[in-house]
Amino acid sequence: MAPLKALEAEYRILDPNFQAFCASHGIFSVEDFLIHDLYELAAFAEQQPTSENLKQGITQVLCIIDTQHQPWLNGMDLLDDALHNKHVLSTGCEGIDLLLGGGLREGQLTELVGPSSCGKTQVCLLAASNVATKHMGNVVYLDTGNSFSPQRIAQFVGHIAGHAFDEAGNIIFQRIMNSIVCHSVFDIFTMFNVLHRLVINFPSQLQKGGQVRLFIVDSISSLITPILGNSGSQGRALMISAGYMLKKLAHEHNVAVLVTNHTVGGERGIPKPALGQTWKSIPHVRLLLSCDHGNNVRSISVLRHPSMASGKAAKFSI
Ligand SMILES: Nc1ncnc2c1ncn2[C@@H]1O[C@H](COP(=O)(O)OP(=O)(O)OP(=O)(O)O)[C@@H](O)[C@H]1O
Repeated sequence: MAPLKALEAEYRILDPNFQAFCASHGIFSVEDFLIHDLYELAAFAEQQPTSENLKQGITQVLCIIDTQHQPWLNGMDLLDDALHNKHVLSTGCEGIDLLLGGGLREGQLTELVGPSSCGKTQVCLLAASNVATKHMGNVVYLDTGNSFSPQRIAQFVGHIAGHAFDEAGNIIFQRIMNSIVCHSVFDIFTMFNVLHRLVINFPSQLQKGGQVRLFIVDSISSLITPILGNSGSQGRALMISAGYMLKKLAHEHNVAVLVTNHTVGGERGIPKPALGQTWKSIPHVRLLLSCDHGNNVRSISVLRHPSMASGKAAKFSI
């Protein structure tokens, strides 16, 4: 949040006199207000010759703080929001949809965990194709490892539509393909940039040709693992910020967010999700994907879900 000095141009009442009064109490920014006893501050203001102006200044800063945080929502508001704004998007994969009670939920961050080559990218490409074809929604796809395949998307779209596209249908095919936007992103800072641009421009830019309904990061672990290294708390802080921004995007814009995460060897060689304990609590839904390389059958099970028992599993093939 801004230093008080930076707000003076917009809010005249936060003049140098007010700033000096705040500075004498160790308050230099809007953030500093949050950790101060404001009743005590108001009492000090009362004793000053310019008490009226100072009290107006305090009220002004509280108004600024009010506009920064989300409004409080009671249970009824949340239920209403869930029923009217947070729809379920089918992934195009029957097994996953059945397991999740319909598919990916808007407003939630869903994480797909699995070892290399188990099919995480295939599920992402299928979900993108299905949302663009069946739900007529836009999809933003962050590809971190050059694994996005437009040919595979085209194959899925043809399969979902149930037919090859003739000349007349070509316009529909082009609309579907155009509604999936892929960004190559190789570091977390570029992802922050994309998210920032998306959130800032959301209402005008992204709803023009249909709302963005699905946001995919394949894979989140390859963006986060390099910053964890030995950098300790700084890397973890960036990881938390990434999770926070993805969840903010999901909640405030009613988008389903799907990220992938690889596995690493855990105790007794049993694979476990990478990114560790700090990340564990960030996704709303965690799914573990595995595959038997002898055939095309994949298994998926629930590791974490807000309204479902862990361990529930299904099998599917793509
Ligand atoms: N065009 C295709 N048609 C059918 N199956 C495919 C096709 N392309 C890839 N696959 C299957 O998908 C598997 C690779 O899956 P995918 O790339 O989704 O794995 P991943 O879990 O994302 O792996 P990584 O973590 O290494 O990126 C291949 O082993 C192959 O069986």
